[in-house]
Amino acid sequence: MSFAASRAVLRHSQFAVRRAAIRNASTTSEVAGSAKEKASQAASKASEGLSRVTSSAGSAIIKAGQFTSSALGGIGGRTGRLIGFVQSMIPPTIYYSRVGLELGKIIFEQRKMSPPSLATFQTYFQPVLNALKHPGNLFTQATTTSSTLQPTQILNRVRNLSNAQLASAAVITAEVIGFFSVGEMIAQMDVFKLLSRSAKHSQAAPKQTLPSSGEAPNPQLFGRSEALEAQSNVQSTRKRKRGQDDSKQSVELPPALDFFGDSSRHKKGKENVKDRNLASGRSKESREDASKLEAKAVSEDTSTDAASVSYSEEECKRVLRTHKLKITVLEDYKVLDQDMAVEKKSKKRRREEQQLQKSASKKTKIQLYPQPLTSFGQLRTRYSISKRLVENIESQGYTVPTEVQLGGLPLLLGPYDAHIRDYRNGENKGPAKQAEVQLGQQIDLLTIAPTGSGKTLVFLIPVLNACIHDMKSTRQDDAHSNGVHASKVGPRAIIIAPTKELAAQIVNEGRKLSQGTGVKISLMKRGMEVVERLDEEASGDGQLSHEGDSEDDSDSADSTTLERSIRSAPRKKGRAELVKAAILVTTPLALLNVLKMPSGQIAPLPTVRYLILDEADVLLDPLFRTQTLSIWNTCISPLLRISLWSATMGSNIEQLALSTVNERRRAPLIRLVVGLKDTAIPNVAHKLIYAATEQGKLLALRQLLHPTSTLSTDTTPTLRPPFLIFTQTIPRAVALHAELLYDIPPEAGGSSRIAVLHADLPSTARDSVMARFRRGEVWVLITTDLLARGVDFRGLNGVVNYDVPNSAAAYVHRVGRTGRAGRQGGVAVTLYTTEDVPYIKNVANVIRASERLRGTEGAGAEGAVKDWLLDALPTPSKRDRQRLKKRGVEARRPAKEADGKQRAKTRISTKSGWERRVEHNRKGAE
Ligand SMILES: Nc1ncnc2c1ncn2[C@@H]1O[C@H](COP(=O)(O)OP(=O)(O)OP(=O)(O)O)[C@@H](O)[C@H]1O
Repeated sequence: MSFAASRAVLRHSQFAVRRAAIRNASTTSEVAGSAKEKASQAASKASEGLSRVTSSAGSAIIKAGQFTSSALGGIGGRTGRLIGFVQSMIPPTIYYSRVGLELGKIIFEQRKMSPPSLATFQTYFQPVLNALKHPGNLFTQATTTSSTLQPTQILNRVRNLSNAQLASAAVITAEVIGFFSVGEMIAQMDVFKLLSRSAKHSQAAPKQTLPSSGEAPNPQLFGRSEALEAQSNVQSTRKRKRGQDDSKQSVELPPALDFFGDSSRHKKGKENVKDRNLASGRSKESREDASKLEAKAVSEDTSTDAASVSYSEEECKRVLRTHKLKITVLEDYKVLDQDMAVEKKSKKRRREEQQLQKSASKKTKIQLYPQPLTSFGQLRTRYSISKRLVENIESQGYTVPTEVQLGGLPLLLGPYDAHIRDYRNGENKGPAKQAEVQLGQQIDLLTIAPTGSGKTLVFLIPVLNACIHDMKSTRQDDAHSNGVHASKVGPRAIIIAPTKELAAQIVNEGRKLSQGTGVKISLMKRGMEVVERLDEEASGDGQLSHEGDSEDDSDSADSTTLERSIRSAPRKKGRAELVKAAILVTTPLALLNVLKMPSGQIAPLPTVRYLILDEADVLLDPLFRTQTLSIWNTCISPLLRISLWSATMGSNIEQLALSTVNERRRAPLIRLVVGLKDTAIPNVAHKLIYAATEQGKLLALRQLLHPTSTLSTDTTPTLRPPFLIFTQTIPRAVALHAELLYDIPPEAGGSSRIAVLHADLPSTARDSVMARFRRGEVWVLITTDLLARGVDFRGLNGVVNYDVPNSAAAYVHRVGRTGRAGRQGGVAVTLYTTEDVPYIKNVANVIRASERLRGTEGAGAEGAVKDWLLDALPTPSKRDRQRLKKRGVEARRPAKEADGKQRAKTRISTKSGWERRVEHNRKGAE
């Protein structure tokens, strides 16, 4: 009796659990992979088999049990009791195995519990089915024939239940409730996710992630396609310890680079760190222990790294080429004594010599093959970087160095052994000329690397490390001298960026890396004092700037003398406190404003040893050129090292940098190029859309905002928020913002989801919009080229060029706001009208080059620029390009500068703001 009832209730509960499972299905996003499928098949087969056994054999077993029971009923004593016990255990055994099986099915078949077969269903529910078919019978039965269905009879039967029967009913009820609870718990726990952790993700149900957001499994852009090719080389090339015989060791690339090899050792190290973190995170009070453990893990990790290994020239070359790195010494450089001799020569003579050098440098190309940095652990073991700094790098989640980090950090952190090959007139003359070059910290560097490739880290790490060392040695000096901290006399490093937003971002990154090191990094703000000035100087004498020049020109003498004279100088009352930061990040104008003395001269910066120009091509462009060069010249320390960084660099800017460096003639200028120069990153999908008119552009943008309204057969990914919209001018950004304000439905946040950011906004408003966009509160941000460079929004899914960019470089930078650190899936849409046709070929060429890198080139299904389009577009002349760069598309210039006809074209909308508001309010009222 109890067994039959259990089964019936169990069948009911199957439906209930299944419903619960469906309800909770949304909580389980991950599905099991092939391993789980196999397990599921096995489980369902076993289940089917056992189901059959239990359902068909169940009744037989019971009958047999009853028969055996009556047959054996007469047996008494111990044997009889044993038989009785076994007999009583049969139904619960069948019942519990059934429960276990159903649970197994829930787990392994992802809650797809099979409903009972029709036959089984009929067995249990036939009376109910009959009653439903013929409800009249039920009534007749109840009132006339069947006495058992009469309420009084049912009540009597319940009253007459024995204690044992009541107990067994209670047990069954409890079991059923328990079974429900287990089902619910499984649904809530997301057991499948736990079980499928080690399994591959199912191909059938790909995980939906927003493009360009989330984790970047590998921040590198290049090298993966060549990995297979390199694999064959791995067999033949070898990793070599210094002084070791080449022929004895087979090559084993470090795990970070070894995309195709066994990286279990490295992974294990990382997992150790993670596990320890997890363990340590369990108790709050053990946080301190956790950091100690982590530090230990990092040091363990670095100690097991291939950090002490040096690679042969061939291996260095292979790694650098695989990652598309090219390092060139831009000219032959001279030692300091010769420099000084040059300086004494007349200006004319010097110019002639420079001309000669320029033509000679064209013919001479010296290629460098430094030891690549294949893991961040090598920073410590190979370059003795501050331990805390390395820990901070790792705690930011950086594990694999990007290409620019792989090549740039060794150049800046040396000294190291570089393999140099001398190519004269492009010919390889004989065997490689190997030389031990003590570079590192002794070079000036010009780096051209793709957007989002992590250049910030490359210039911050060496500078931070130098400041940490400086600080340590100054502390030791102070202990013996007058106790004045070096950073109090002026900054050690200055980083210049073209916009306040980028400068603030660099400070933010720097602060994360410098945590716990004691090095201060500050953003230049109005009212700050950067250098201590003497009273006479403040009154306009400008003595100090000449003092530096008149000093003996030996390397360290003048800067230290200057520092000493500044320290002892009387400080004028009422002046702002000196900036205490060792690293100062600024825009050119902000710094110059502070440095300008009443006489109009610029105060010198004798303490600055590192000058970093981020987005150097724009800083040396006519707009900022004078300001940037003034700051460069005011850094008078002979120890000054300069580095220039950008994703794009015209040859004229490169030449300007070279000649400015040459004037100082202290160190060789080395150029590091990653990938193809001036090309957009390959992991962004481009769309070039002809919209004919301004109205057409607005329509097209609205279709992008509401992609469901389009019946597109386009295979490229659709644009999804958050994204940036670029316009040519501030008034157009403001107008477009007003136009789109009501385009996002109120249910989705309405006008609060869309914002505008431009240079005319007050500083606090700019900061607030940036913060809201970074937090994800703003989905669509309309802006000008203010945000085109350097700014890093990790989860940005797309970029819309509402107005075409004014140069190919501007396109590269704008679209580079998405797809950062190797993330895939960003979309870049460019809308163009008939006015843009004369200039659009520049953009089309960049798209074509980027697609070539990506492998979706040409008239094929996915290429954004078809061959016929490229052929049809006119090539803009040099003059046109220059005019475009300077003024943008004429038709879109502010209305006051344009004539009456153009005026209509400059407007984004044909309706006034007032009309739009009325329309919106009316819609709201409906
Ligand atoms: N090794 C790394 N691993 C993972 N992410 C990294 C790594 N290095 C840098 N990043 C991340 O990559 C992103 C882009 O870095 P960064 O802003 O320095 O790029 P960039 O080369 O300066 O770009 P742009 O040319 O646009 O200024 C940042 O979010 C940074 O945190």
